[in-house]
Amino acid sequence: MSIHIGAQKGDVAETILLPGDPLRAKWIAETFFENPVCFNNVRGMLGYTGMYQGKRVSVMGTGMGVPSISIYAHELITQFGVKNLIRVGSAGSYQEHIKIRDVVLAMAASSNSGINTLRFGGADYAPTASFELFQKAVDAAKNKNIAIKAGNVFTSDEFYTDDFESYKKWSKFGVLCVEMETAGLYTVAAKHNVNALTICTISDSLVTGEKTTSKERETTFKDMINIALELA
Ligand SMILES: Nc1nc(Cl)c2ncn([C@@H]3O[C@H](CO)[C@@H](O)[C@H]3O)c2n1
Repeated sequence: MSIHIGAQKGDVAETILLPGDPLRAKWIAETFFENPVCFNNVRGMLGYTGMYQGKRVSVMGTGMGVPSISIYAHELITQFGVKNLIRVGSAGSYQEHIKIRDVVLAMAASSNSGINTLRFGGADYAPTASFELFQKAVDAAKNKNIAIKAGNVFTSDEFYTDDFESYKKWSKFGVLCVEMETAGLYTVAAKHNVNALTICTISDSLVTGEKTTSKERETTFKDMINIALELA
């Protein structure tokens, strides 16, 4: 039992999928796992462990933002022995060629979060994906004939920004999309020498203003989950 996860050591698999929304974790467990068992409902942050094609795997919500995912990642790694943390989430496109429903692998994460600025005394730390998980994800996507894109993503501390045009600077420097967790996840994983990867599905575009419906989010989400589960 940790402060925020009401489970026993051994209840969580070495590989865990991490959607932001706990109800998405429930949907993944019920849709893809054999014999899913719920190991956490503290604060409603549902977590499940089950079998997928003979492999033991877990899934748990993280909430939104760097502070929330950092708490869960820290406890999953240090108190439940998780070695592979795979964020599966939605993101907003910053590029014309990054379309709604595209699947994007985060090679690295830029951020406006102050956590690493404080931690590294103003020097720029570069939160980076696990090469092992990244390579496996690229291979899995190829084997499944799922198109993917990969690059730098932006982890923002805000969803409702005062300066809507601010994304254009990040876009000019090649950032593919915006979300709110990856920089935190990659930093905590690196601190504890374990593997992390973010796989995003583009749910909206700041370039075109397009948004997917919640139904579209659910169906397009499957490609991302099918790739993530191959990493177990
Ligand atoms: N800032 C921000 N902006 C856009 Cl356009 C987003 N599209 C999806 N997300 C993700 O979805 C949640 C916000 O709806 C966050 O967890 C974030 O990671 C986004 N977060």
